[in-house]
Order: sequence, then structure tokens, then C-alpha cells
Amino acid sequence: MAVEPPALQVLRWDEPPDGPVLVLLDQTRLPAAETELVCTDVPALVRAIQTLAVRGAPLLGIAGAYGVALAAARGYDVDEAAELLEGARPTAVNLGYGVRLAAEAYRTAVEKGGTEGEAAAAALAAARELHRTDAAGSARMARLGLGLLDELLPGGSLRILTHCNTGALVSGGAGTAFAVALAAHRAGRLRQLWVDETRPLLQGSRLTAYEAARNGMPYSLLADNAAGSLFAAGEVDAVLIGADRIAADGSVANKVGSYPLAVLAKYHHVPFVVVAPGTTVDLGSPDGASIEVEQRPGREVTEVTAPPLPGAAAAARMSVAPPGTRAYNPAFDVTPPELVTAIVTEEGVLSPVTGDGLVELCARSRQVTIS
Ligand SMILES: CSC[C@@H](O)[C@@H](O)C(=O)COP(=O)(O)O
Repeated sequence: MAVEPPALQVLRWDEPPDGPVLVLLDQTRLPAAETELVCTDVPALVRAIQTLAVRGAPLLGIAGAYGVALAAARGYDVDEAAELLEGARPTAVNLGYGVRLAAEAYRTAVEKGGTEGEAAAAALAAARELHRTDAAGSARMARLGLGLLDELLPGGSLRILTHCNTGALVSGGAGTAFAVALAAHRAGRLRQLWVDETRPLLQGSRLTAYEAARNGMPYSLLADNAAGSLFAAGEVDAVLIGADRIAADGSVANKVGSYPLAVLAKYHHVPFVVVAPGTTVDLGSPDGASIEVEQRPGREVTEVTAPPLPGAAAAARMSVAPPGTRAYNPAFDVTPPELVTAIVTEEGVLSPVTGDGLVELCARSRQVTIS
């Protein structure tokens, strides 16, 4: 039987004598080094979010909630902190959700006549609750996702292609799409995990391969542009991805490169399954076109960055394009609902994708209404 590795300490709240802090596993340094990044204030956390030291939709929500708790505990203006945190990255709807959840808990405590300390404790309790429910949701998604694969692809071993990183590094638990692949592995059903390297920031090769290796999963890495030939060779049974935002019409925003995989999957009659918590559904975005896609600096494309080795102060960067080259660098793309076989959430599987299903799901999985 496979031995489970120790759980990754991705994010934790700590209270040293000089005041509370949020401690993150610095994902920019993986896989070369497992380094902690200590955030003592909200600007430090905002930098960590923008540089992708902490990343992935569910974890951004959890980090945002703890960020509000940090501001409250250290006596900063909570509304200002919430605005800064929410604006740190635009696409993952979970970030704003987590921030508003904790800010709402803080405000409610103040309105009820609580002290600053009591209101800060309420914000922290909300962050901890979100952390806990995300972990529980992750386990449910893994179970439901594996059940769906059993239905779609009964018997036999599975060759799953995944994109970006959707494992324990993005969640309070085992993650979203990766958690399903891990459940398949633990059930003895995973023959191969195909890991897209995920240019330009290499979340696949740096992070998913790192998690697959830790868990003893059979995996191979491929350059993103090798996916077509892999499908053509009949080597992919299912595509599993996460999501940063799911619009009311079922359009799915996820790491750039997801949409071309959905097109390939449709052409080759391979199920394309999205795994995401209910908090990723945004009924305020009516369709894919209304989702704001984060545009990132062109140098992430014109340069390659190697994660710094232990002890090195900074990443090694090397230019791979002539000086002055402009680049197109959207962080996400949007897959239309007709290319999505199913959406797996902690509340159930939606298949085929319908607006009605999403509305019900949202009502069940949200603790506060997002305006
Ligand atoms: C559940 S993780 C889903 C997504 O957040 C993930 O696939 C992704 O696109 C992350 O992008 P990133 O830019 O690394 O934060």
C-alpha cells in the first residue's frame, strides 16, 4: 500500500510574542526549497499573492480571510486591508469571497458592541472555519470526482491529463482536480498522470510534479504544446482541471492553456472535467466574456525563471527573447460550457452544465452573500 507523505504546511496562523503572523510555504521557491515566508502585515501578504508565493483559487480565499484577521489583530484599518487584499488579483473569485467572509465577521462583532479584540477573534474564527471547510470540501470533491470517473470510464486504469497546479498547494486539503487524481492513485486506478508544464510560470512542472512525486504517483511531464500529439496517440482518458471562476452560464476561467485542452478533448471524445469548490461559482459573472482575466507582465514570457536554490536570495532569470520584445501574457483563459463534460463540486456533480444547477449550488455552498 502507498505510504502517505506528511501533509504539506501550506499556510498557518502563528502568534509569536511580537504579534500574530501568517506563515506561507513560499511557492516561488518550489521545488528547489521548502521555505517559509512570514507575513506580518497586509502589504506583505498582497506582495505574496501578486508574486504567486501563495496562489490557486481556494488557497487565495483562505489567505485573504487570514489577511483580514491579521489586519484586525494588529490594529490596522480592516476596510482598507480588505480592499487591498481583494484587489491583489482579479480573476479568482475565491479571494474576494474569503476577504468578505472575514470582514463581515469582524463588522458583525463590532456592530454587536464587541471590543476590537473580540472583533479580531471573530475574523480569525471565520478564516479558520473557511480553512477547515475547504479541507472537508476537498475530500468530498475527491470522492465525487472518482465516482464520476468510474461512471464515465468504468474499469481499467486511468491516464489523466492535468494543467497548472490544483493539489494541496492550493487548498486546506488535498486540492481539487489533483485530489481526484490522487484518489484514483490511492484506489489503484491511476496508470499515468500527464502533467502539463504550464508555461510561463511552470506551476505544472514546479508544483504538480513536486506533489505527484511526494505522493509516489506515476507521472510524466510534457511541454504544453505536446498535448495535441498525446491526444492523437490515444494516451489520454480524461482531462481534470480546476477553476478560478465559473460564470453563471457555466463558462470556466482557469490557468491559460486550459481552453486549448478542452478543444482537444472535445475533438478526441475525451471527458473534460472541472473540479472546483462551490465558492468558485460567481453568479455575478453572467458569462465568460464578463470574467476579468488577469494580464501579467510580459517579462514572465520573455524570460525564464529558475526557482532559487536554498540559500540564494533571488531567482535566476534569463532572457529568452531579443531585448524590447513585447509579449501577450494572460494568466487565465475561459472555456465555454459546451466543452465541459462536468463540474465536480463538494455539493455534487453538475452534468451537463446548466445555469439552474449553479444557482442551487451557490445557495448551498456560500455562507455569506457576495454583493
Ligand atoms: C483549484 S486550483 C484552480 C486554479 O486556481 C488553478 O488551476 C490555477 O489556475 C492557479 O493559477 P495561479 O496563477 O497559479 O494562481
